[in-house]
Order: sequence, then structure tokens, then C-alpha cells
Amino acid sequence: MSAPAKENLQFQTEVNQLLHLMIHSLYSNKEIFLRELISNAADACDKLRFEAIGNDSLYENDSDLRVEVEFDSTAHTITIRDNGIGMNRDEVVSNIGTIARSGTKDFLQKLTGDQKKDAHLIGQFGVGFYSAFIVADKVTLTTRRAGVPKDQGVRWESDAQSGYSLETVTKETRGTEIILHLKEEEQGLANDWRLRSIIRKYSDHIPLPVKMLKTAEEEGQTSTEWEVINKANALWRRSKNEIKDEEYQEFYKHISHDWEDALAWSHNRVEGNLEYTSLLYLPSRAPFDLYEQKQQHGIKLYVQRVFIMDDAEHLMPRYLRFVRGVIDSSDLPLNVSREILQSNKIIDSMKSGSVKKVLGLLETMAKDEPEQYQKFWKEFGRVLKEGPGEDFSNREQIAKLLRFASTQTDSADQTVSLEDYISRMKEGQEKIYYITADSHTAAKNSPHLEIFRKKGIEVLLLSDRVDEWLTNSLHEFAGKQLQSVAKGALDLSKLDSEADKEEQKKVEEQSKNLINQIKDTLKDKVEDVRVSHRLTSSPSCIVLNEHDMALYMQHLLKQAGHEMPSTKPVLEVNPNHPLLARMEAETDDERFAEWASVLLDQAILAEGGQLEDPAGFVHRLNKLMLAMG
Ligand SMILES: Nc1ncnc2c1ncn2[C@@H]1O[C@H](COP(=O)(O)OP(=O)(O)OP(=O)(O)O)[C@@H](O)[C@H]1O
Repeated sequence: MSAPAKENLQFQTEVNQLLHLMIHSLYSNKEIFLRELISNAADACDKLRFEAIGNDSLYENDSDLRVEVEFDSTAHTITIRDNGIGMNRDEVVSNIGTIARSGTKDFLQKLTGDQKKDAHLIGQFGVGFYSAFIVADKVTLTTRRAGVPKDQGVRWESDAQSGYSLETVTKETRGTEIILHLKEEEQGLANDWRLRSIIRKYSDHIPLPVKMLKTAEEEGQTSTEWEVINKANALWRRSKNEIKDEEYQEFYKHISHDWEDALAWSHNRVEGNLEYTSLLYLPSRAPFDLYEQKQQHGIKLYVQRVFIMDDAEHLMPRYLRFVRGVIDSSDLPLNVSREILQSNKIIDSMKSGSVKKVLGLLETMAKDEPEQYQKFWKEFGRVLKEGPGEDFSNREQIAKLLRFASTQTDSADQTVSLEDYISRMKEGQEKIYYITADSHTAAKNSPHLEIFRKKGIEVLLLSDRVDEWLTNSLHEFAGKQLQSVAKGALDLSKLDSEADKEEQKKVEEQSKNLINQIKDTLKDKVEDVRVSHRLTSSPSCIVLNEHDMALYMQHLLKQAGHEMPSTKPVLEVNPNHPLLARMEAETDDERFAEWASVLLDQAILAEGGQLEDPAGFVHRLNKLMLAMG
């Protein structure tokens, strides 16, 4: 079935919102439209070169890949043209009319209407084709996919207000031509000098020639010819000391579509058994879909400067999925396919080499530029925490890079490293103590910390979701065991003085009856009841087995529909607390049982757990409060 001659279509809602955002928040950076369009044009040429490896006819006798920029100062237009892969009708509709990235809706809902803030948000999304509308009030895109008949070109046109039109047209040459009809106030952009300087500023490093027409006057005759404006060589192949920081940054923006600078990069040439070049960047800001299962972007794989694919799975592990960059191999065959990537020794060793480079870059930054590192950590720390569970061979090195909040700093900022912690350990302290909770406040106010505070022992306060998984996979660091203060029996005996130990013994002796009585009352609900050596000001707390999942996590997973084995907790009580003294004096069995239940339930609540009978708890609490009056 052939498509109708011309039809009008609506943008997906998300596109409309994004267009609006782009137009209103990026006008102070309007020049980037050219970088984005040239970047897309260069990508399209890269894609063609790759497809043509197995099918030379796609070149249609024109293998001189290039991008051309023209302007017309009377018609107020700028044209960007490439002889790359082009698009068919369906591709135009799905690439230009819709946004397929999951999470887009949620992202757009976060927009505030405050242009400054929103301009930052757009960086998380990545600017692209739509940036054309920062300077144009109408855009006409004409394209033909390489290899399809000339009469199957497609013309797309839009004013960004009322959807877009699609039309089948004849296009002699393959590739894409984009005409920007400039807004009145932007007409000054249709100027030879300005365009040349924008191209040099933003697209110098594009590994493809970007050309503009040059008019020459000779003996009264005017002639025009195409002139290459940019350096047009692969930046990553140049030697490091020749490349300026600005060039690295512009190249980063080309490959990432980010409009903010990268935070840092690592550029390496590897020779020997394998030969490859890698240029790996850390972005300054997390993209909005960092936590989506399927990643859109990753590392661009090249083979001898020929772009092969943008790969988000094989060249970086998941915990480094934020890394952007290029790996250019001299060993892989040009016709490498996705299937080959899955089990390929060359890919594997380039991957492990690159992981080492990224970890090394982070290590240096953490040491030499702690403020930069803190910026990195804020954006990507939670992702890096997936590392110890995912990458066994680099576990120790990743662990060194981790940062936590701690009782030492009294702030929710994650700034304390395991090495810092160890350097502050008390005489006789053998373990690294931590607590996990579902918020920083819950962690820092946990009754489990009381004894540690009293003894001045530092405890790491972990409250990211991923922390529970992290502590499941990271059991020790530098020979020191990581120990949850809320799990298992607590043994601080090496840190206790003789007097402490005497005192504990005495309390245990004295409260034997009370403990047994509570145990009898709660026997169906708890594994055990014992005297606590962790508490100084709270009456009770819950202690889990060493391998049990924290209560708040169990609750979360239950909510998500997971079956959780029901494990009974251990209840620890503080006989020095006035509540316990009151219980001891209680003669009414029923009332004693109520006290005991409240003691257990409040400990569960303090732990972020869920009560089986919350109404019962409230009822008992009220009854006891009234009885106190
Ligand atoms: N000049 C072009 N030639 C061929 N296809 C193009 C061209 N410009 C854009 N496209 C297609 O439209 C898609 C969307 O472009 P856009 O710039 O909005 O997003 P993008 O951030 O570049 O996405 P990606 O990084 O996946 O290319 C591109 O991925 C590409 O498939």
C-alpha cells in the first residue's frame, strides 16, 4: 500500500512538551542547534559506512561522505545536508515524531516552568534534532534512505506548533537535507562568518568533513567551491598533548548529546597483544533514565575509525553505564555483528581494560580533586554501589571509591570512605559498623546506635535502596569485616571496660525474671528476648539474624508482590529504662502482656517495619496512656 501524497500528523504529547521546553529554555545557547544537526548528520554518515561494508551499492557511486552547510541571507534560511543513511517514512515518523525512551513522561512531569532549572533538566535528556526550533519557526526535512528508489523520498515539515506534515517526494541524492526557516530575530545567523565560526567552535572534531561554499573572484569571474571548515579527523586518534580541553569537551557533546561539559575523561592508546584506542568520559550529570533497564546510549564502538555501533551492553558493565565515549579497535573485523560482541575475547579484554581506566580515573579524582569527586558521587554513587555485587574482580578497588554518610559527620552527605573509617577505628575495634534504613533520618535515629554513640564508635549510615544489596555482596574491606549493628549478636567486649562487663552481668542477673516473663508473653511473635547491650536511652529494639533482610526492605519487597519468608525477630530490651521498671512492678498479667506487645511493636516501627495489627497497637497504647493518668 502506498502512503497518501501528503498528510498532517500530530506530535506525541511528549514531543510537544519537549519542543516547548527546548524553545523556551535554550535560547541563550542557541548556537548549539548547528552542533546537534551536524552531529546527527555525521552519525548518519557513520551508519551508512557501516551498512555499506556488506553492500557497496548503498553508496550509489558517491562514497565521499560529508556534511554541507549553506545559507541564504535573502530567504533567511540555513540548510544542513548530508549524504548519510537517510530515513524512510516509518523512520521519520518514529525518529522525529515520537520519543521512544521510557521514563520520558515522568521526566517531563518534573519540569517546573522555571527556565533556568528546566534548562538544566534538558541536559539530562540530551538535546537533538528538536534544537532546530530554537532558531527556526519552520523546519523542512527532506530525506531518502540509501538504497531505496528516488521517488521514495520523504518530506517532513513543521512549525513546532501544529504537528507536522509528511509527503512522499522525489529526491535525487540519498541522505538528509534540513532547511531551517529562521525566526525573525535569528536572521542574523544566515551569515557566512557566523556559521563558519560556529562550526569551528562546536564541530571541529567531527571526524567527517563539514563543508561550506566559498566564493572566489578571479579576473572578474566569480566561482564557488566547497571548502572544508573543520579539522575533520578522528579526535581520539590524535595524540593527547595536541588536544585542547575544549576540543575534548566538544567531542563529548557530539557523542553524548549532553549540553553540559563532561566532568573528566581518560584517553588511552593500548598497544601490544591488542591494539585499540579508548576515550572515555564521565558526564557531570545523570541522565533522567539512568535507572531504566534498557539503556539508550553507551560506548561507540569503532573498528579502524569506522563506526560500528552504539553499544550499551558489552563494552561497559552495568554499574558503569553512565560512562560515554569511543573505543576504536584495530583487531576486530569490520563486519562485526551484535552476536559476535556477546562472546568475543577482544571485546572482553577491551572491556576489562576500559573498566580499569574508568576506575583509575575515579581513584585519581577522589585523591586529587575530592570536590569534583563529590560531584560525581552525588550523581552516580548509587550506581557505582552496584559494582561490588557485579564485578568480583574489581571489588576491592570499587569499595575504595564508595562514600557513605556516617555518625562522624552528622550530615546526610555521603563523604566518608571505608579507608577514612578504618583510620578512625577505636583501639580494639575489629569491624566496620553500619546500619541500613529507608531514610537517613531513620538510620541516624535508630536505637541501635545508642551504645555506639556512647562509646564514640563510628557507624556508617546507609539509606540508599541499593545499600542492602551492597552490604550483601561486600562483606569485608582491607581485611575488616562489615557488620550491621542491627543484625546478629553484638560483641563489643573488646571495647568494654572491666567495669562495663561487671555491670552488664549484674543487669542480666537482675532482670532474668522480667525477661522470662516477656518471653512467655510474646513467645509466638519473637525468636528470643534478651537483655540489650546496645541500648542506652530506648526501651527496646529488634535484632535480626545475620542473614535476614532489613525490615524496611522486607516491607518494600512484600509491597512489590514478593513472597517473604516470615522470620521471627529477636527482641532486645533495656532493663535500665523506666518503662521496664514499670513493667517489673506490674501485677496485672493482662496489662503486662499489653506492655510487652507495645515494646515489641514500637521496636518494629523504629526499624521501618510494618505492624501486623497497627490498630491493635494504637488501641493498646491509648489504653496504657490513660491508665497512667
Ligand atoms: N541527518 C539525519 N540522518 C538520518 N537520521 C537522522 C538524522 N537526524 C536525525 N536522525 C534520526 O533521528 C533520530 C533522533 O534524532 P535526535 O537528534 O532527536 O536524537 P538523538 O539524541 O540524536 O538520538 P541518537 O543519539 O539515538 O541518535 C536519530 O537517532 C536518527 O535516527
